[in-house]
Amino acid sequence: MSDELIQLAQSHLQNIPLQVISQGAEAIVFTTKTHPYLPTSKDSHTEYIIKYRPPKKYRHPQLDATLTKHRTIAEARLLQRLTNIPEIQSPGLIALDARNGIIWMEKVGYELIDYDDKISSLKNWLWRYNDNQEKALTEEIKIALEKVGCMIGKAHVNDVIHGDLTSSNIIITEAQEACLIDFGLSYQSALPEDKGVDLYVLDRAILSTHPKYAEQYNEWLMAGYERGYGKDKKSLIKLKEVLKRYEEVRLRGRKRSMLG
Ligand SMILES: Nc1ncnc2c1ncn2[C@@H]1O[C@H](COP(=O)(O)OP(=O)(O)OP(=O)(O)O)[C@@H](O)[C@H]1O
Repeated sequence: MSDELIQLAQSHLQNIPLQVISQGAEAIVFTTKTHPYLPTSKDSHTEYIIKYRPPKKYRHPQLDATLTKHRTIAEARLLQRLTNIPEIQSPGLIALDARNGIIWMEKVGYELIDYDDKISSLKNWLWRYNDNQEKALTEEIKIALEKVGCMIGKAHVNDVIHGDLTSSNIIITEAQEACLIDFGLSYQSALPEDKGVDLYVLDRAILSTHPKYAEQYNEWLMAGYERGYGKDKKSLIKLKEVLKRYEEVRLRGRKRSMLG
């Protein structure tokens, strides 16, 4: 099945060498050294990401084509919008083929040489130290998590809801800055409830992926988040409203899990 989908992607991207790096429910993600418009120098190490949403056979073909096109455009539009908000790091949009569900973007992050050359997602970056409490709770980790939280705060100030805040969708760059990826479920909203739910998704993701240190990690993330909101009176009022909603969502979640 996946070979078939890779061939389909290749048919839309002829003569472009593709290497699969991930296959999720929604998309196949490739790396390539080829830029759609610029010449490729033989010794260039620059890589790009191609995210391909293949047709879903379980959907009506016409509906599927419309959904794929809309989701691809929505993600690309958001990536483009984020390039105008310097406080939120995200991959730059390079090219778009909405009809075929293809987005070409910058590759962010690096390979963790001390962790099987895996990509420097926050998940992998933190997991390197999972078995070593001393290393898992250093000042370096605290600073990085505060930066991540701060950037999410900036996204919310700009009414950008990520929609899938997991530690796999946050990349740590070589300069130890945070960068967000995967805007497939993202949308614009000024509602504190939507921001509260976004924070709750992150809280749960940290708890399930980094259970040993989740309490401390979430505390550092939230300290950064509050900083990201700014200190003026208006921002503090908005922040208070979001935090109130976040607490309410957490409480609802706790009640649900107690009721089974
Ligand atoms: N711009 C990027 N730079 C570096 N790596 C990326 C980039 N975009 C995606 N990836 C890699 O590909 C993986 C899958 O990408 P993404 O989350 O956007 O696709 P997805 O189909 O929504 O995935 P899933 O269904 O697993 O959430 C990411 O976890 C990351 O490892």
